[in-house]
Amino acid sequence: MMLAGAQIVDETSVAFTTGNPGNTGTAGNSPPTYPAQGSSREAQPVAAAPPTEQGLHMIPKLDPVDIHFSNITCTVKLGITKGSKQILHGVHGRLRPRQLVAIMGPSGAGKSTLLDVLSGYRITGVGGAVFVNGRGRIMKRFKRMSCYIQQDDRLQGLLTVGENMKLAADLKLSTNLDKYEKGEVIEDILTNLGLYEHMNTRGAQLSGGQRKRLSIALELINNPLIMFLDEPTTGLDSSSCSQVVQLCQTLAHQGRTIVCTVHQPSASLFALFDHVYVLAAGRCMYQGTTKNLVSYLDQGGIPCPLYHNPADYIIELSCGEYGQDKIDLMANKSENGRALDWFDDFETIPTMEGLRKLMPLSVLRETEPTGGDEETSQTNQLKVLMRRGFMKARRDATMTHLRLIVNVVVGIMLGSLFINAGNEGSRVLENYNLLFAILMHHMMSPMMLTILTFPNEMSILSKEHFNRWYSLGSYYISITVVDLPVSIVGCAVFSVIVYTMSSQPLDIVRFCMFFAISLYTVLVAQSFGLMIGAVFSVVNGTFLGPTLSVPMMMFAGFGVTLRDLPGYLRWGSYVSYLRYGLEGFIGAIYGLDRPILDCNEALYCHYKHPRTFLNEVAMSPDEFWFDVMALSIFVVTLRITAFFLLKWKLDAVR
Ligand SMILES: Nc1ncnc2c1ncn2[C@@H]1O[C@H](COP(=O)(O)OP(=O)(O)OP(=O)(O)O)[C@@H](O)[C@H]1O
Repeated sequence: MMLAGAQIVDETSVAFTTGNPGNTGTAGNSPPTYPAQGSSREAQPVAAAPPTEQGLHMIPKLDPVDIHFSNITCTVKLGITKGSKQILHGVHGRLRPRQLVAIMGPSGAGKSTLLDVLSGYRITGVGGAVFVNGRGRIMKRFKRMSCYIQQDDRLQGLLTVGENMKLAADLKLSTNLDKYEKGEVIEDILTNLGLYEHMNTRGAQLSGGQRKRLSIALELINNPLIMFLDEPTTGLDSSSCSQVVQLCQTLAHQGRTIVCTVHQPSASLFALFDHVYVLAAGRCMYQGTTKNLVSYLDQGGIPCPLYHNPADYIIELSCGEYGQDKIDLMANKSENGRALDWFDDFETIPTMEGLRKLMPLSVLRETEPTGGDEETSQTNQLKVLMRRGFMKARRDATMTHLRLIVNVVVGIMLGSLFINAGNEGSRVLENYNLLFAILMHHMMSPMMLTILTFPNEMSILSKEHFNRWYSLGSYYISITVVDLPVSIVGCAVFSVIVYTMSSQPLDIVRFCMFFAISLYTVLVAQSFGLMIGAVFSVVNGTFLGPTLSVPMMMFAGFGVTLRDLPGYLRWGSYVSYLRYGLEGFIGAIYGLDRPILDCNEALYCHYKHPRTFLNEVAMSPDEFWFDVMALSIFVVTLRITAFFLLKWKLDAVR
């Protein structure tokens, strides 16, 4: 029987071969490592790993790491008048290699915050130090060996599992690997994570557990040594929970350090973790092996009642259900995470000095990362991101299909409402209204679509960018390029419909001018939407977008002519891009020495001579190129500003 995934080689270029894993190249920055026959790697303990009970062929290339964190504090500012709040109170801890570590604690204890700090995601308001193998953490090196999987699965819902994996492999694996070698890596991961059969299922259609496993699969592609997972079991049924945790256990026992936050695990789930780190109100209550927890509680004089899940009991203690004194007792007993007495063989745990001796600097030199922050070049990132963007655009019901439909429908509606208004001298004011309505359409729909959809993209961008899939520059150029064809087609379709139905002058030059102004307006509005979407949430953006557009309309010269604007408000007409749009439209329709208009529908046509109308609205028909230049400056300035806002926002959330 052929598996579903095997049929999508052409569609996604994922190659599935039964070739020898040993063929996998090792060139490039960090290709996955397959153990050669008889290699010392085979001696490493590999636990039984559901769902396949084998574990990945891909084991970490680097030696396991020992992480030590000391006196970690984290303070957040609550606002100008509310002061600040300390979330973590100088906690210490040790994350031993090949261990699956659970960070547990009641809601609000600071678990996610600690994970954010340990993964390097949170940097603002953080104090203390993190050591890797006995030396201070160097963030660039640490990010190369770690990944962070946040709680909300940030996946490309429009792409299938296979496509998601293929694109991630193209971004995260060396370009020296060919598609067969990358295919082997993908096949190995998906098979072991029980996702191979769902190769052709779109991300949005996966179940919660499958989405979680896909999130892990995507990060496993470049074979990280340390994985941080925020609440990987939240929202899953007990079977999916234990599948995910068993998978994490297998990955840990292959030589990785895996740290997860968990809420309140069942006894069986709890037993799957090697180590547990319990937090309460930002202080450490216990740190040690899972099985030593009961004796720790016994020694502390707070024994776990018989038939009680120790995980539940320590959470109850940490919540303060048995009194604040118990919390203080545990924090003192664990020395806020400094004590290692409840680790297995704690006497043999190497000191910082011992770790440095085990891993001398000369050894580190050999593994020194070279090149940029990402695995592949900017050109490759751009190429892959554009491919991904076009795949998504083809399937995107909102950003592509709905947008095109709206252009057709609104075009027909406006065309019918202002039918034949373009040539008629008695309907010049109507035609002027039509031109303004067209501007409104070109302003509102791209701006609102961007404001509504970008925040979701932003969360995926934040995850992928933090995990070094690509640079912000490559991402930004790719979204700009990918959207251009849709904007051009939508605008062209709309322009043809409305231009012909309203009987504007049938002159190719005038039409091109009309189309150019339309497209520029769309691009400016979209960039404006991007600026808002990059910084604000959907709710705030939906309020701010139209609100900030009102002054643009007022200063466009439509209601109050540019001549009648009070001197102290004249600046407004220079910063309103709609003014240049309206002036450009006027230039296209009534400029170029347009002859006298027809006067078939009335006895008297006040605006029979276009000059009369132009004088009245105080607009020059000869400013077309100036308007184009002004709109170009708007596009470039807003795009650049949106880029820096995006960059700022990505850093600010950390
Ligand atoms: N940026 C912030 N501003 C204000 N308070 C914050 C901020 N981030 C976290 N907190 C507060 O810090 C505390 C710890 O938050 P954190 O998300 O780390 O808890 P948690 O243990 O992961 O909780 P849960 O299990 O419910 O997710 C909470 O009281 C939370 O409200």
